[in-house]
Amino acid sequence: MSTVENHGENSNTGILPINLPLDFSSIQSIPESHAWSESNNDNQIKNNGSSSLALPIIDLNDPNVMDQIGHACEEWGAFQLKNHGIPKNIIEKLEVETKRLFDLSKEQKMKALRTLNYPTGYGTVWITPFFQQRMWQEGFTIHDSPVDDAKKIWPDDYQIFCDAIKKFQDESMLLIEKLIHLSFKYLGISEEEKENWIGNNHAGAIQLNSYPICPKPEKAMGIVAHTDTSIFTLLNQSQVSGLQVFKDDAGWFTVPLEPNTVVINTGDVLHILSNARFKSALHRVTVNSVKHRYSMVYFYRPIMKHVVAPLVSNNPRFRALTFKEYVAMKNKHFDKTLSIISVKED
Ligand SMILES: C=C1C[C@]23C[C@@]1(O)CC[C@H]2[C@@]12CCC[C@@](C)(C(=O)O1)[C@H]2[C@@H]3C(=O)O
Ligand SMILES: O=C(O)CCC(=O)C(=O)O
Ligand SMILES: [Fe+2]
Repeated sequence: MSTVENHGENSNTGILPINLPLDFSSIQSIPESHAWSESNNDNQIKNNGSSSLALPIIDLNDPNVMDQIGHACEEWGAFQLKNHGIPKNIIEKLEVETKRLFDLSKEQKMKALRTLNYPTGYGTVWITPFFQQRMWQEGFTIHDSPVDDAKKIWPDDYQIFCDAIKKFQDESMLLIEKLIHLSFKYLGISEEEKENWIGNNHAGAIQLNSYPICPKPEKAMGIVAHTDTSIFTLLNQSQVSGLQVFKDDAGWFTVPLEPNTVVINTGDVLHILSNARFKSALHRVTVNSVKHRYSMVYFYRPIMKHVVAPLVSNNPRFRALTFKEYVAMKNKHFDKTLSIISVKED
């Protein structure tokens, strides 16, 4: 029997609502709605062979850490970071809670189903409507506090989950503020300006991702290629690899599992602030047929009213706009947004 079947769900007509993930617990084969064509899901990866190119691994305690971060952001828009200072037990507790959440029944998770208007809770990733095919993924999104959504799922037992989230949120925020400090210094941005982008002028969001075992991984997509709407994003890919980063002129690179490291990537906002000197990393997620994969992601973003514009050149490549306007444009134009706000050269 073919492992690609049509289960009567048509992602265009929306039999499976756009915000609702597939019930992966009852799936033995890939429905047509989740099968991607080879061209969308090219598995050509570059670091399986002899190539010496690899995503940088940076030690936060290295005396040259500022230059290393600057170069990595220019070349890749991403790096792996060791000696990052987030205690191991905080990451482990978050992994346990993430698994506890996604292991619940579909009915239980749907109690916190995110709606189309309000982006927190259980559901598909918000870029889902841009594609005909669905992704092999379920997510849980947290803006500010997880308490309201966690109470819907575990009315009497939400605190352990919320504590795990809060600790990861606080540690990630502090770490990213160090990275902002280093990267702004590298770019020659003043201390005063830096203060505009941290502390009360920032907002944090968390995305927990689950990528169940897939019967035909070469036909499926965990999360399709995208850039993040953040200043920096911090990611723990737990115990199973699957994240890939695109490098110009070289192709897709799988980010290997490195013990005790977190993955950091530059988002669209820092790409704009740096006047395109730093890349906004294009990345995607593949799935596999052996292990269920989970990831935990923290997005460091400006508050909505903050004005985003290049800080480093008198020849700006992007027009100024509020972060709220940027998010609204990305909701409409997705990967075209950066080019729409770019200033045309005469
Ligand atoms: C803070 C956010 C970034 C994000 C949109 C969100 O409001 C919450 C989820 C994030 C995520 C995770 C998966 C990929 C992504 C593009 C998506 O669809 O939802 C990102 C969003 C983003 O960075 O734009
Ligand atoms: O699961 C991963 O490794 C990446 C997830 C991701 O890119 C995201 O949540 O924005
Ligand atoms: Fe991402």
